[in-house]
Amino acid sequence: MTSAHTAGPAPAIAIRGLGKRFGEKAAVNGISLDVPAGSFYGLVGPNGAGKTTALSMATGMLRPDAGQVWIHGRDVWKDTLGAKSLLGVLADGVRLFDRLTGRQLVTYAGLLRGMDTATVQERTDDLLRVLDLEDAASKLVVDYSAGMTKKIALATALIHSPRVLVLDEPFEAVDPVSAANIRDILTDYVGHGGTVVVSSHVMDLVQRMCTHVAVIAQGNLLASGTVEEVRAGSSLEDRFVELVGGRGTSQGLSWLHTS
Ligand SMILES: Nc1ncnc2c1ncn2[C@@H]1O[C@H](COP(=O)(O)OP(=O)(O)OP(=O)(O)O)[C@@H](O)[C@H]1O
Repeated sequence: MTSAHTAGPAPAIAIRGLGKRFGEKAAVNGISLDVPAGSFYGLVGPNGAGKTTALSMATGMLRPDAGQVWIHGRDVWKDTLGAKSLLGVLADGVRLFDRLTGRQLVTYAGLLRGMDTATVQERTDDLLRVLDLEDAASKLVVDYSAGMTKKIALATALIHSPRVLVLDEPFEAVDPVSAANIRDILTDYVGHGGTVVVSSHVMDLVQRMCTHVAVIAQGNLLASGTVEEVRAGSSLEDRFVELVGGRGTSQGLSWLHTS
């Protein structure tokens, strides 16, 4: 590994100088970040901040213009298979094989990871149960609701018991009971040595659930560290608004007043 880490255990994810432009737009502007092994890391930022772009590059789905990423010391773009073998990814907006049933999709994900059929079957049953998808197991994924689709995609990220989970907005569109179940699964996973990165817009959730947080806006890293360090005595939401700005722009829509 040629990142800044030469001593001690490698971070679960090490990001150095990561950058991506889309035409004139710098979506991610030279971000460097360490995600410690065993941490529950929240990634927050306004719409269009570059979260999805950064996570896509960190997980080997989008080639960066600049920078490097290592997963437990394996270079994502030089040892892509090695790095990806350690990862479970819930990507935002990526098409699933939605002409499969939920059960088929999760089974397919497990078999693709080289797991034996009996283990895949056992884990698929477990995942369908805890994610409350048993009744929908034989339905085509194309006919799933948004929340059900999110949950079945999460199941495909978990089936091979990866060392690192990268989840882009895992709670979006998910009902409160399922969200609580997913939180329990992830907390238990971290408690037993896994590392989780989640992007989320729900500050309260990140504050309660995560050990660490990074705030990005306009492709730049504004703050990172433990949740306590970043919120610095405020709520994470207040600190986010302070860092990112943008409050008050909704004033001036007097035409929206109906009385
Ligand atoms: N394929 C693309 N082509 C052109 N521009 C893109 C592309 N993907 C992202 N962008 C732009 O890059 C910027 C960052 O987008 P990104 O999706 O990474 O933000 P985000 O933080 O995930 O936003 P959100 O919270 O709304 O999901 C935005 O300005 C977006 O319009």
